[in-house]
Amino acid sequence: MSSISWDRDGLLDTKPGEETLLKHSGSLVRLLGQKNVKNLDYSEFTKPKPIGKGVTAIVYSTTSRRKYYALKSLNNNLDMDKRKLKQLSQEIINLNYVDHPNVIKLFGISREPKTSNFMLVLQYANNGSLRNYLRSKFRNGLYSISCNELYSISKGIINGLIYLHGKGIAHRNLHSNNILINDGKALISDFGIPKQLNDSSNPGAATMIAYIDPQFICKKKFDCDQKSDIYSLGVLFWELTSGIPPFHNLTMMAIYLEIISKNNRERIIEGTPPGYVDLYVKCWSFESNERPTLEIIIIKLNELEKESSDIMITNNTGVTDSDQNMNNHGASPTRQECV
Ligand SMILES: Nc1ncnc2c1ncn2[C@@H]1O[C@H](COP(=O)(O)OP(=O)(O)OP(=O)(O)O)[C@@H](O)[C@H]1O
Repeated sequence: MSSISWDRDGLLDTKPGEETLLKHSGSLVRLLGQKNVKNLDYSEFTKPKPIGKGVTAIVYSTTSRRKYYALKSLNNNLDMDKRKLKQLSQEIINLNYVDHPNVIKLFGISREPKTSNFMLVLQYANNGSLRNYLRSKFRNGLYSISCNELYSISKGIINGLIYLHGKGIAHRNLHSNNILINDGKALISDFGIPKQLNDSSNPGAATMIAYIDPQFICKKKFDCDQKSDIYSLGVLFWELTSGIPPFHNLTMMAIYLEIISKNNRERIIEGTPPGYVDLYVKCWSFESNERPTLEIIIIKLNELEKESSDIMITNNTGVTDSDQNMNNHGASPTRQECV
């Protein structure tokens, strides 16, 4: 993988107060060009339609030569000191280099001429984020998913992660808005683009803490690693059986108390095959060495697929359709002590 030698590649020096993405997007485009990231002509795309909003970006769908694309327009005001700029460049170079059916594809970058907005040109996922996809499965307050689909999405995420980990890339920020669904298949996206997880302007930020390795929250010098991805995976597996984000109606502080102070996890959804529960409970262990490897998880999933793929899992934790639409899911689920 091509890496950046900062002095040789020479990005502009930044002055305090001027450290925004907008100031640097020109030099970023030049640098990425030197690293074989394609610079695509914005006029080739049809009028973009907004489809999603995250902490750092607005995402649009567009077409070019009858093919769909997603344009991820990074916020011009993103704070970009030299360190963050280097991190962002390296992540885009990483994204350009990966190629796997369960990892989002980067086709290149572009800049909107009027606003100079810096954009990533990405594979378009026609079912949107996993979170929205699961939400669309609710009918009259009842969520249901077949084990066949449960295992298929789980295996898609695992296969993407095995590939990324094999390349030495830990995702570090896995949650249901960073898994996209295309034709029902899981695509891992958004690995490593710098985030402000504690950004209170993002309404979804509070629940994101529920996916983060508790070791990262408890230990000062702990950096999230591949084992941290396994923790997030456990939470995602639970979410696939419930249809709702973990601790969805609690504040960030209340989630912190549940997970860190009490070592609690979400309640198990009745009717989930015990082998699948066993798997995700091990994944979300506090101790990282108690979490299974991806290879073990895939073996277990293959076994489960043989014995229980025709079962349906349902969940009606008092969630109404209007709660779903507001992304605010009503009744508080009961919780179980983590063993
Ligand atoms: N390639 C894509 N195809 C279809 N929809 C997408 C795509 N990329 C992102 N989206 C939609 O846009 C939303 C926001 O995108 P994304 O998560 O990448 O932004 P972000 O600023 O990096 O967010 P966050 O920091 O909250 O993870 C996603 O949750 C999803 O609904």
